Amino acid sequence: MLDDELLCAGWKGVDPERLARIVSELERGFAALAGVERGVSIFGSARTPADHPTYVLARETAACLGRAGFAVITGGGPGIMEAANRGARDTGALSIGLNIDLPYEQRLNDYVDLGLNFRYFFVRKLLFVRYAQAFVIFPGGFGTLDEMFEALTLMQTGRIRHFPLILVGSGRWAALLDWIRGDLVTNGLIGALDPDLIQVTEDPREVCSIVEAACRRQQQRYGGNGIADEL
Ligand SMILES: C/C(=C\CNc1ncnc2c1ncn2[C@@H]1O[C@H](COP(=O)(O)O)[C@@H](O)[C@H]1O)CO
Repeated sequence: MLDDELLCAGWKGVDPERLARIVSELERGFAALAGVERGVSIFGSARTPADHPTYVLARETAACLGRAGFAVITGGGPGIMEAANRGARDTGALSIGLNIDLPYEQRLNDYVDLGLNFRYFFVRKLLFVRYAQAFVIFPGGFGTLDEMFEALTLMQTGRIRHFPLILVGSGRWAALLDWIRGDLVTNGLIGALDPDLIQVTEDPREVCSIVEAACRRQQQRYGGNGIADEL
């Protein structure tokens, strides 16, 4: 037996229930989202209140994507997630919430039409990528930054191709972008062209046209959404 077969057999032996839960979450997610052909995952702070200008901008952006025929996929929680689901609902687009079970009370926001709950962050994160053509990101904290850098890593390593990653709210991202260009590029920690994976705008219509152009490229080159088989 090879080392990895031994390791795998041993692991299944000690943790079969966890493995079954993970597989079951994946199956449920794939089954529920199988019909989503055009989607955009929108990330952003769980703490942005409904009267904040960024909430309004997220709602408008999701509405614009909804009118262009995209399903909107979020974490299904409050703040920017709610704004994006609300914008999708405004236009009759499919509004999807992939919620995470947290130790404190956590429910889907009122604007989700197709909602799923997950125990595992990584299963949910796979679905954010698998059923999307693009990522649109509003200012946020650790959760948002985690989702953004995971997407960038997949782009940088070629696991997803021609996926736009659009940061909305240029003023709020300036310091991070300066650090990426100034420190990471200057010290050779990322390639000189890697910052070009990120686009920035304030304009919901520009978000839409970037996403639509990228979808056309994905379709022409890969006949789908540009996700490599390895993902
Ligand atoms: C902290 C609060 C609610 C937490 N509820 C969440 N529900 C669903 N998804 C969440 C939640 N918190 C974080 N996420 C995911 O991370 C991103 C936002 O994280 P951030 O740290 O606020 O930037 C978001 O895109 C979700 O996918 C307040 O009541």
